[in-house]
Amino acid sequence: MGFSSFFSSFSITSFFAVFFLAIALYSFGLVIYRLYFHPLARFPGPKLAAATKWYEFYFDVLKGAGGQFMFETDRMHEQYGPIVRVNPDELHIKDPEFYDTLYRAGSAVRDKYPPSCLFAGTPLGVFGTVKHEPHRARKAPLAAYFSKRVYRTAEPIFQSQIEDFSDRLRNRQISGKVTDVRVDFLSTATEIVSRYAFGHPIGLHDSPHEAVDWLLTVKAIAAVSPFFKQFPYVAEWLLPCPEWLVKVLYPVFAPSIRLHGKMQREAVEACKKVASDEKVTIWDGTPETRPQTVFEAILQTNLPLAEKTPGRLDHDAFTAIFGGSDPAARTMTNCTFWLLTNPSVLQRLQQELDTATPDPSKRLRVQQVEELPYLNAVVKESLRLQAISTSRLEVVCPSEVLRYKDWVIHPGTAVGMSLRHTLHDPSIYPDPHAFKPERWLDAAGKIDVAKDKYYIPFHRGHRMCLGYAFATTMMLMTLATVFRRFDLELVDTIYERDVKIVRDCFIGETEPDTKGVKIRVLKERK
Ligand code: HEM
Repeated sequence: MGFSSFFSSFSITSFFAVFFLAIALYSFGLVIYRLYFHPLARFPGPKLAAATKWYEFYFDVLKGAGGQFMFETDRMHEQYGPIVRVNPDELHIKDPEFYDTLYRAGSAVRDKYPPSCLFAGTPLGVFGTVKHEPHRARKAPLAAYFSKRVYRTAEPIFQSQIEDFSDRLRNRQISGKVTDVRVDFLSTATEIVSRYAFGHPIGLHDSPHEAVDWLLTVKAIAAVSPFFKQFPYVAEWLLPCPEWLVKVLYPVFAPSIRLHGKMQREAVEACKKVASDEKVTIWDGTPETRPQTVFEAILQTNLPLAEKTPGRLDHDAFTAIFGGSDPAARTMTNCTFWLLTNPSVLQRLQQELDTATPDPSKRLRVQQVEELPYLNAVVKESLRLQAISTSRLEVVCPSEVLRYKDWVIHPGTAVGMSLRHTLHDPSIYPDPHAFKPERWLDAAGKIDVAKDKYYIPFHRGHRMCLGYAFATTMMLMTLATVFRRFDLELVDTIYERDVKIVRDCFIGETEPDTKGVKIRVLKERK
């Protein structure tokens, strides 16, 4: 039989039969490999999770409103112990004592596990960089730009935006209007980050409509995260598409495209401005010569030109505006809920604020709020209790062998840990789901720094949040001003619906039908 007659005798049905048989054989072989011959085969965990990633897909994308795999990993730990193989390629460890080993800083080399950072569609930015060395090079100028020494020079930005927020609360007291306080905290945090990092307002304070729209954008970006974690490269493919096409293909992703477009335009302008300067000075990291924008902070480095394209700058700007505003806004929103549902804590906080600032109309200084122990304890406790980053924060040690108890973890294995397992561990924080700021104080009523060993809401190691000090200052100043100046009341807010984290969207999210944390301003305090 000739070659062509062999193929002509092959019907289309037989072709598909062979094709599907090949796929079935390949899948069968892959499952056998993963269960019996894979380097992780001897680790405990459900066989189905070890056999296929569709197990995780089911929990994170199909079950309920999505983002449910975090609860399944909790169940796995209950059944199998502190180390579990949660999917074919990944281990998860629940043991606060191992945190500093896995996320060791200094000379330790840690890559990121690609799905845990590429889902955001920002592979050229600090957050999305997989490999250790380029990550360090990219992080250095941003870490300097967001360091306390440098942003202290921008104290008036913090003060003026908080003053705007305060004026809005004053107007609400007159009108009696009930509002979702997350919108206010989000627009305040976004305005502060935008004015500091981009050198201009973003316009949310002047337009209530835009502020609500921004909250919807933030929620939409979070909602698509579980899907993109399963298919991390799809975000990257979709980003260059025009917004109208994405609206047709995957409408929930359209707000991300719009935000990237905005950041790209900002980046192009910054590149033009820096290019038009006759002599570009390299920033020496001192506060006195602080670059006006985060773009300039990157452009005025010795990084190669390929690191200074608008496309690359957009990826860091996207993280700064999104990551810099929403987690802080959520923390302040939830803190408001906990304060208003714990009157004795609120009373102690207001006593401290009244003593420190007898005249409530005076603007607070950064140094002043940093020195108030109970206020600092309230913010720490809010960050601990909400443990907002629900991601498994997976890293890969490319060349180091890790040892956990009797287990040897070979180089190249993805290993993750979850912040909440430490922040809610009852042996470290007794009664871990109660709001108790006192737990951060020593016998003299000062912040007890010895208790920072397990304080990890901003993560640890090479990948620790670079905006942790900036965010803490922003929260201290905003909350101190609000609770010094106003008496607030909660309205129609239910913990289970409006505060409790029930979905892992990288950041923990509430029920999709949340009505927000709603408040009424009762009176101005004297
Ligand atoms: C309450 C507020 C905040 C919380 C709880 C928070 C938490 C975190 C956590 C847990 C990470 C680690 C993520 C990972 O490794 O996958 C992270 C990373 C990051 N955060 Fe924040 N963050 C906050 C505010 C901010 C602010 C204000 C900025 C900047 C304006 C910022 C910028 C970043 C960046 C750029 C990264 C990536 C760092 C890296 O990969 O090396 N964050 N943040």
